[in-house]
Amino acid sequence: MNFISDNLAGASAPVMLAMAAANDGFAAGYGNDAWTRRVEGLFADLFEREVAVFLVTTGTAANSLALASLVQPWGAVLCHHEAHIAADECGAPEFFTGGAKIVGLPGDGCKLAPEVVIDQLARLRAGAVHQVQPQMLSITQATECGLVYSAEEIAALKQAVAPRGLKLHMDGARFANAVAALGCAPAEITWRAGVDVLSFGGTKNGAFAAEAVIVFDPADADEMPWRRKRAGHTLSKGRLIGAQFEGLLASGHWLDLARHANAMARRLADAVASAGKLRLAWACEANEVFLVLPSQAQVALAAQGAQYIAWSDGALPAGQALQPGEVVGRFVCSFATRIEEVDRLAAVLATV
Ligand SMILES: Cc1ncc(COP(=O)(O)O)c(C=O)c1O
Ligand SMILES: C[C@@H](O)[C@H](N)C(=O)O
Repeated sequence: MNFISDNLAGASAPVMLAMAAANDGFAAGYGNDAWTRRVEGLFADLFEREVAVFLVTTGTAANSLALASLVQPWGAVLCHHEAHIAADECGAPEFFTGGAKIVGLPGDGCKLAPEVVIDQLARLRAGAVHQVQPQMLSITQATECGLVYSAEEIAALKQAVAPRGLKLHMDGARFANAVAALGCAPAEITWRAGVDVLSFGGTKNGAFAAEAVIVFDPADADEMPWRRKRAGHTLSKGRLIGAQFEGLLASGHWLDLARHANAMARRLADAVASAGKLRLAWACEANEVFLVLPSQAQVALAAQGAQYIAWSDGALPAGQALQPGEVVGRFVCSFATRIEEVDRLAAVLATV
C-alpha cells in the first residue's frame, strides 16, 4: 500500500513504448529533434493557440526557469507559504531569479484568495527603492493540499494583480489531475483565465522525467533558451523528453492516466466517509486524500505497512487545529494505483 507520492510510480506503458520507439537511429540534439517539434505542435493544439515550449526534466527546473524568465532579481513572487516553490525547492527559484524574494501568503488548503493578495500588494509600494517589487503571482494547480482552482478563481486572482502588472505563473505539477477533475479545456484554466506561464507536469502524470514550461505569449520567452541551457536542462538527447510527452499527449493518454488517479482518490475518500471514523483535512478534489489521523490510526497503518507522508497542517482552516497526537496524512494516488490497494487501505482505516 504505497501512497507516498505520484513521484514514486514508474512511467505508463505507452510512454515507455514511445521512448523505446524513439531510440532508433540518429536525431538532432539539444531539443532540435523531431519528437520535440511534434510535441510543440501538440501543445499548441492542446492550448488552442501558439505557445513557446521548453522541455526540462524536473518540476523544480520548470518552476524556477518560468519565474526567472519573468522576474527581476529585485522582484518578488507572491505565492502560498506552503507552495512548492516556497517550501520544497531548496531555494532554486531564488537562485535562478538572481535573488528575487518569494513572499508566502496564507490560505486554507494552500489556495490563495484575491483579498489576501491585494493586501500584500498594498504593503509593497510601487517604485519604492527600499522594497522588492512584486512582479509575479504563482499558484499551484492542483494545490499542495490537493484542491483545484476554478477558472473563475484564477481569473479573479489575475484581476487582483493586474493593476500592478504582475505576471501569473501556474505550477502545474498536477495540472493533468486538475483538468481531469474540472472536465474543462486546458485553455480555460490557463491563458483564457489570465495565466502567463505554466509548468506543465508530465512526471507525476505518468512520464519518467518530463516537464514543460509553456509560455502563452512567446514574447515572454525571449530569455528562456539561454536560461534553460545555463540551468543544465537543454538535453543533448532532447528526444528523451520529447518522446515521453508524445506518449503522454497522443490520443489523450495524459487525461486517462489522471482520471484513473483521481478516481482512486475519490474511491478512498468515499470509503473513509462511509466508515465515519476519520475526517478529511481538505476535500478530495483531484488525486490526493488528506486525512486527520489520530494516534491509533497511525499505529494501525504502520502495522499494515501502509506508506504515506505526514503532511504539514499549516494550511488547515481556522478552528480545525490538530489535537495532541493527530497528524495530517497525505495519501497520493497515481495512474499506477490499483483498486485492490485502495480497498485494502480503506479496510484498515475503517477499523481504527
Ligand atoms: C506541487 C509540486 N510542484 C513542483 C514539484 C517539483 O517537481 P520535482 O520534484 O520534479 O522537482 C513537485 C514535486 O513533486 C510538486 O509536488
Ligand atoms: C517534495 C514532495 O512534496 C513532492 N513534491 C511530492 O509531492 O511528493
